[in-house]
Amino acid sequence: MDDKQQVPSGDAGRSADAAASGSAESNAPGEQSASAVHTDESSEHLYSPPVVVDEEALNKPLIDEVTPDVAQEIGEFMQETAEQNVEPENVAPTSSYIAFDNVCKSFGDFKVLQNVSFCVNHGETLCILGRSGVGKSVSLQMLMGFLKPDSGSIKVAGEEITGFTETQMLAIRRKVTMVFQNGALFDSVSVGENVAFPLREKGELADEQIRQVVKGLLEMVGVAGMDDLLPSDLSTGMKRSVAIARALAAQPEAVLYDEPTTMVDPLMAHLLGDLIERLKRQLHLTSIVVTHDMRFARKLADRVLFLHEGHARFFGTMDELEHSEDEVLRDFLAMDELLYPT
Ligand SMILES: Nc1ncnc2c1ncn2[C@@H]1O[C@H](COP(=O)(O)OP(=O)(O)OP(=O)(O)O)[C@@H](O)[C@H]1O
Repeated sequence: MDDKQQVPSGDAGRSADAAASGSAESNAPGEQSASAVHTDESSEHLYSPPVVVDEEALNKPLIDEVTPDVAQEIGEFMQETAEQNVEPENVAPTSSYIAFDNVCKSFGDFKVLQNVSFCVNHGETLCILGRSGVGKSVSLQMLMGFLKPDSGSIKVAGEEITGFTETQMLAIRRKVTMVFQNGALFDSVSVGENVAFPLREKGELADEQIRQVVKGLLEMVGVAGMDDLLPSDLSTGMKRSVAIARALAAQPEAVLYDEPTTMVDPLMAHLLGDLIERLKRQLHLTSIVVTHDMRFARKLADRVLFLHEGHARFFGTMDELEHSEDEVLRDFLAMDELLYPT
């Protein structure tokens, strides 16, 4: 097994940070082609369809999407978020923002995760892949402190959270927010009030400022003018966009996305992918994206974690994944190609 491509699940002596430095050839965040539009057409890739990257669209400031009446307020708000988040190039390469180190989790006799290690650097996007039931969502829930590991260490926002109390976790959840599959919106209040919730909780802005920030956020994520609707009036994709707006209202350092493209049409999936990438680039957000969608992962991932039968079968770049000789990975990629031919 190529040590650089795969983090052996039983590799108890190897820390996630060491795993990070072991993958030093990974794409550094933001280290992508400067060309306006490029396609990755490397003929060596086993199952790699061309990934169209429209650099111009991805670098277009999100603030360009908002109407002039709210541009100043939301502009300052977004600027604050960007400045609070450390730019990836100013962080030591081995300093991870999120890390699992030999994490184990069982439910009864069922070992969901066994000695799983991985890490996510500041400003990086990690995509977690794997078949159904391998512990992808459980991993996110442990990062948020909703579930505790049986053993091992978990670092979030640079802090060891394993022994954290609920009160300590609340402080972590102000920095790291999660976008749930169903949006997890409050059903009984309007879309606008859902997005306003973190702003009201913080208590730093006046009502008119909150109104403007909410309007601006909804315009940026592509659901302009839906402030007064109820969540039940929205499609699944729209709910996810609103959930992203609500996450941004908390001015996070990191966002964890659980299956953002499940049950949305390809166009919506494309828009959500662009949005996640633009947020990463423009707000220096650290991100984890749990997905079944290989195209989505190809578009977003700086690094990939592949979970299989309780183990971290692979941790490395998408390029390394696609060149892997591991039969399990090759089967997964072949199955994806069969189900979603390019
Ligand atoms: N709170 C819980 N109590 C008991 N079992 C649980 C709990 N949460 C998750 N599980 C089990 O852990 C396993 C992993 O669940 P998880 O939701 O992480 O899967 P997943 O990889 O996200 O899969 P999917 O892609 O289908 O959502 C599943 O068998 C699930 O039933």
